[in-house]
Amino acid sequence: MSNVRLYLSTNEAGAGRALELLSDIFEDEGHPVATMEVDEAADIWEASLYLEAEDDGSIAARMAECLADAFPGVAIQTEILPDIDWISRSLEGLKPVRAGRFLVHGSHDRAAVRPHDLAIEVDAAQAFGTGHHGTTAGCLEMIERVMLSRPEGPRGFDPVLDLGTGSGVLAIAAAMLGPVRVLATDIDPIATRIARQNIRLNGVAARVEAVTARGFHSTAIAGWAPFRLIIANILARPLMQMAPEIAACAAPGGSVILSGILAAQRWKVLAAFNGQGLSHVETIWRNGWVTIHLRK
Ligand SMILES: C[S@@+](CC[C@H](N)C(=O)[O-])C[C@H]1O[C@@H](n2cnc3c(N)ncnc32)[C@H](O)[C@@H]1O
Repeated sequence: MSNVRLYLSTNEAGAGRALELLSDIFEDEGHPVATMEVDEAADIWEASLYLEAEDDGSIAARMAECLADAFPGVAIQTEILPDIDWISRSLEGLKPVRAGRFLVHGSHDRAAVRPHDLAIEVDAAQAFGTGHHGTTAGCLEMIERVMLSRPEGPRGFDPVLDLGTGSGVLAIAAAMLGPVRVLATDIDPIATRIARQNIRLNGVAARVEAVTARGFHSTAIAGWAPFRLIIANILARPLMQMAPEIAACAAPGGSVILSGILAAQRWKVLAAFNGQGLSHVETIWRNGWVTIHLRK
C-alpha cells in the first residue's frame, strides 16, 4: 500500500487558508493535512492532504471542490510517497532544534548538547514532534516560561496533562524542568508506543505515563484530573471543540498551553476558551503558528 500526497502549490497566505478549508472537511475522515514551505525567497508553499491508499480520483475531486471558491481553477497534484518509514527518511538529516533551554536532537547529534542544555533525544519516527515544527518549538518555549513563572517553581504545576503527545517531546520537556508527574495521551496508538520509548530513553519514565485516548475519553485523565498545567498541540478546530473539557479538567489558577493554531485562527480560539472562563496570558508566534498561554 502506498502513501499518497495530494497537494496544491500556492503562497504562505494561501497555504494557511487551504489548511483551514481542508482541515474542516478531511481531518474528521482521518486524512492529515499539512503545509510546507518550498521556496522562501519566492514565497512558494504547498498545502497537502495525506492518504494511506491510492486515490481513485474521488478525494482529489472533493479537494478541488472544497478549494474552488478560494482558489479558482485550482490544480491538485499527486505524489506517491515511499511505502516504508518515509517520515524517518525525510527527517533523517534534520539538525537539532533549540527552543529556550531545550535542545531537541536525534541520536546522531548527541555531540551538539552543551553543558546547560535540557537535551531531549527524539529520533524521527512515525509520530509528530521532533521540535522542528513551529508549534512544537513554540510549546517548548512556552512550557519553560510558564513552569518557571511561579515562586514555588515547576512543582507548582503538578500534575501536567500533555494531550496529543505525538513523540512525547512536550511531556518529556515538562518532566525535565522539575519534579512534576505528567500524563501524556494520544489518539494514535503508534504515537503512544513511540512516546513511551522516548520517555524511557530520556530517563523520565518514573514520572511520565503515556496512554492512548481520544480527547478526554479516558479513565486515566479522569483519575489524574484536575491538572495544574494542560498542554495541547493539536489543531484549532478540535481544540475549540474540547474547550469545555479542557477548562473542566484544569485546576483553579491552573495554566493551559494551546498550539496547532494558525495566527488567523487565534481570535476564534481565544473566544472559545474565554467563554469557558480561561483568560489570555501570552502568545508566542512562530512561522505563522501561535502558541497561547491561558489561565483559569
Ligand atoms: C501536532 S501533533 C503534536 C505532537 C507533540 N505534542 C508536539 O507538540 O510536537 C498532534 C498530536 O495529537 C494527536 N491527536 C489529534 N487529535 C487528538 C485527540 N482528539 N485526542 C488525542 N490526541 C489527538 C495526533 O495523533 C498527534 O500525535
